[in-house]
Amino acid sequence: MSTATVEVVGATKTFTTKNAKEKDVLALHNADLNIRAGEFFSLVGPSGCGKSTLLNVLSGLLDLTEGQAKIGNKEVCGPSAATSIVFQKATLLNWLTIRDNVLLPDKIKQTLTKAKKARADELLEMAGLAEFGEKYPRQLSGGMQQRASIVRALVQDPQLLLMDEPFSALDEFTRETMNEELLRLWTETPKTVLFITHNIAEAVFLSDRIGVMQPRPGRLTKVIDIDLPRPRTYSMRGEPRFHETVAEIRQLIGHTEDTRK
Ligand SMILES: Nc1ncnc2c1ncn2[C@@H]1O[C@H](COP(=O)(O)OP(=O)(O)OP(=O)(O)O)[C@@H](O)[C@H]1O
Repeated sequence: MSTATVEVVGATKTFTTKNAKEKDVLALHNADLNIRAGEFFSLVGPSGCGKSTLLNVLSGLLDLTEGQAKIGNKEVCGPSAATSIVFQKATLLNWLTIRDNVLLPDKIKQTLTKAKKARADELLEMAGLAEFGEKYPRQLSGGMQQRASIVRALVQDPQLLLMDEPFSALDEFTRETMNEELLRLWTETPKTVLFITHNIAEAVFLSDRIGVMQPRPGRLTKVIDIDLPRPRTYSMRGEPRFHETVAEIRQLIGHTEDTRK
């Protein structure tokens, strides 16, 4: 089991442009974020409020202009084994089988062991892909490909799993199935998760807490506790409490959008 806290303090990120006619972009300004070890935390907010920027800072792909980001007690200062990312697209290599795709990060890092191979097979099984290990990505549906990319991330046993709109390219039905499957995998392989989505119902269904962000400049304005029992089940989506929470968050995002006008 591998989990870690996340602590972001006073995060400011300015994207500077070389073109004198364009203004620099203040993507994040004085943003704070605290995630507990093992927590499922989602970020929601209008387009351009800095969600992906914050996630990319935690992945070590982007440096902060000011402020500090820590995973566990270590400051983030570049990509590390502490984090794995799942993007909107499955990013599998077409010429490798699903199993080889899942094992690729270890092959590249020369860290492939018998134990890692066994773990990959175990996770493929948990994700319902045991029979598809020798197939190629094109032979799998979009949802199955995305499950394979989640398995690839989990094989690395990261302390923090970063997910940037992982299900937004899927149809509604597949997306809801994937939500349940992700929660099942998360329960069986506990991880701290930072999940970005534009779908508020998805965030409410999955999360322990949700951070609402506001744009121009991007920062967290509110953190909401999701008071729904676990395990979460499909029928909870029909409960009044579920709808009330979705409406509360939608209103908060609406407010942040109104304040820009
Ligand atoms: N590499 C970059 N260079 C310049 N500006 C950037 C760069 N990356 C992001 N930005 C700007 O920073 C701001 C925040 O972008 P970011 O992608 O983090 O927002 P977001 O909340 O994830 O948006 P979305 O929900 O649309 O994905 C936006 O104004 C965006 O245009």
